[in-house]
Amino acid sequence: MSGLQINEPARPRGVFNKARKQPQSIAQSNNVPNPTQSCVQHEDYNNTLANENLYKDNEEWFTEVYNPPTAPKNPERLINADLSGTQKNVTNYSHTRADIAQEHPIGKAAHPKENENFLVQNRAPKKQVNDFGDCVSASTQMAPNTQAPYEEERQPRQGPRKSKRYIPPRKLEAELFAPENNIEAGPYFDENYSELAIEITGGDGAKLLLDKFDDCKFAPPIMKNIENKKYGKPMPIQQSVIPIILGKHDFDMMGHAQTGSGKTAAYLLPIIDIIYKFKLNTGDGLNMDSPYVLILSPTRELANQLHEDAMAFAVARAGSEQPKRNWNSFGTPE
Ligand SMILES: Nc1ncnc2c1ncn2[C@@H]1O[C@H](COP(=O)(O)OP(=O)(O)OP(=O)(O)O)[C@@H](O)[C@H]1O
Repeated sequence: MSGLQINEPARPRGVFNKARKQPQSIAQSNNVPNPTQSCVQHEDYNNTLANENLYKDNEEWFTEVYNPPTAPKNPERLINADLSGTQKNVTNYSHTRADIAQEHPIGKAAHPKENENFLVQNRAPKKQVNDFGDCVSASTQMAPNTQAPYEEERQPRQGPRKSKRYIPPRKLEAELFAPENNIEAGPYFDENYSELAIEITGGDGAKLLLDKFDDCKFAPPIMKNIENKKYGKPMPIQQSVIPIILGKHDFDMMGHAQTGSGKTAAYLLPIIDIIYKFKLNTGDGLNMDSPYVLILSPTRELANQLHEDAMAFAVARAGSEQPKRNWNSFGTPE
């Protein structure tokens, strides 16, 4: 047999590592003018599993294939060139034609350098487990001078994205403030947190502290939501941060307070208030494609919690009284 093609009649298409119950990678042939013909596609993983019983009688064959003669140079980049027929099965661990040729005489014979159309293509399912226990993801490799055929073969993705974007569900006011949510003031707020010392450094030197939420002049729906959240008086971090954000000063602000001491409301409330009034003042002239604010959080759980809080502060009952137009940035009607 001149070219090394997969022609083993008894062997099912697709290669299966019996010990690990994992399908293995690809097989190669050579002297093929078209790269699409030069690779033997791996069976779909599910099909391979479904055909598992076909492998039962081939234990010896599998043992040969998956006991490689030499340790791989790059075990994490595993590509199997499975050669059959008169030659024994060989597992090749290289990922370029040059590597394959150098590491295995059979590989060299199978992939002479003058074969311009050689293509190593790995179409294994998402994950492979090689004989060394590494997990490697499928990848596609090719010789450097095969750019054009490779590009031809690559097809743009059809259909929708596979990864799903998570969009938290919208909630109505009744859901956000439902009795079963047990909404109550943060624990120990009155006894401990409200007496904490506040330190403000930098900025313009102003040290305005709010005594009560009424002083914020938040829009009526926001005040209503604060009430629904059972917030009595602003916590120290809120007392100091809210005026700074509402003042829209020309400097950045960093707030720092103990966990559970009301930081979330300290920035969400003034931000939502500013957006609310901005929307009222600008009417239809909004760019609906752009976000008004970007809040980053280190975990999805915290992001969900922030989203929930933001919805609760921002929700306005349908038909609720619309605030008057032309509020200034600090909430004072002009
Ligand atoms: N002024 C307030 N009065 C009463 N309860 C409040 C007040 N501000 C916030 N809370 C409540 O206190 C609890 C803790 O607040 P929050 O989660 O905002 O604190 P945090 O400092 O952001 O916490 P973390 O550091 O864990 O993110 C929440 O249930 C919140 O609704």
